[in-house]
Amino acid sequence: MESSKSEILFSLLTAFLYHCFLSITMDTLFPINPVTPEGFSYIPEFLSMAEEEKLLHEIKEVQLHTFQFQGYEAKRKVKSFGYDYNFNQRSITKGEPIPEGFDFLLQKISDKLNIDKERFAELLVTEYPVGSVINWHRDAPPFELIAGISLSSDCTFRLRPYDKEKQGRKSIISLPVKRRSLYVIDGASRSEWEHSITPVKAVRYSITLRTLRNDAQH
Ligand SMILES: O=C(O)CCC(=O)C(=O)O
Ligand SMILES: [Fe+2]
Repeated sequence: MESSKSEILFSLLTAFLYHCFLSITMDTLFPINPVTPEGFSYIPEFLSMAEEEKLLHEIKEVQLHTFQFQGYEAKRKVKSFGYDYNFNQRSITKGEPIPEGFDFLLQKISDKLNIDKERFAELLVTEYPVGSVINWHRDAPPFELIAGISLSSDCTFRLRPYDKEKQGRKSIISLPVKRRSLYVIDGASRSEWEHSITPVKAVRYSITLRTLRNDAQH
């Protein structure tokens, strides 16, 4: 009798300690919900594998060119459809229409975000060769909401306050952004934060959709 009582006590204690161990390691090793700025959202597995395939197939048809900014050539390659922002002239111009093959994606994202699909004024395709990055930036002022799709490989997406006085190593939020996911940058994460991507380990493609601000000149 005595021994079964102590056995019960012992198993209760073991279960309790195991529970403590799990909650500590889960909290520290696997942050399930990293705190992100207001307006930022992340949806893993937004696309099926078949949809990812379809988009990669569509991207093969796109003529990409290296991104140039004020005489500096980045390693990543891009192609913009719809309204494009010219960094040198600091204005937007209407370019080629968004190819129909991307239509299902625009529909799927606008359904998810509950916005009219016609509001997506730009679709940008980007290819990141191994080791390439996108440096800290805020997207061009005429654009409002940004929706980002990741294809082919995962990346580390970072956010930090735009205000230099609020910046520091501790203010950087690093998020694992997986292939086939969707992220949305709106609200404060759009206006008060900037973002970047660390060197990619395998070739990555992204599709960035942007809406125009109501007061944008076009
Ligand atoms: O590749 C991405 O997901 C980010 C692209 C981006 O930030 C941009 O083009 O402004
Ligand atoms: Fe961006």
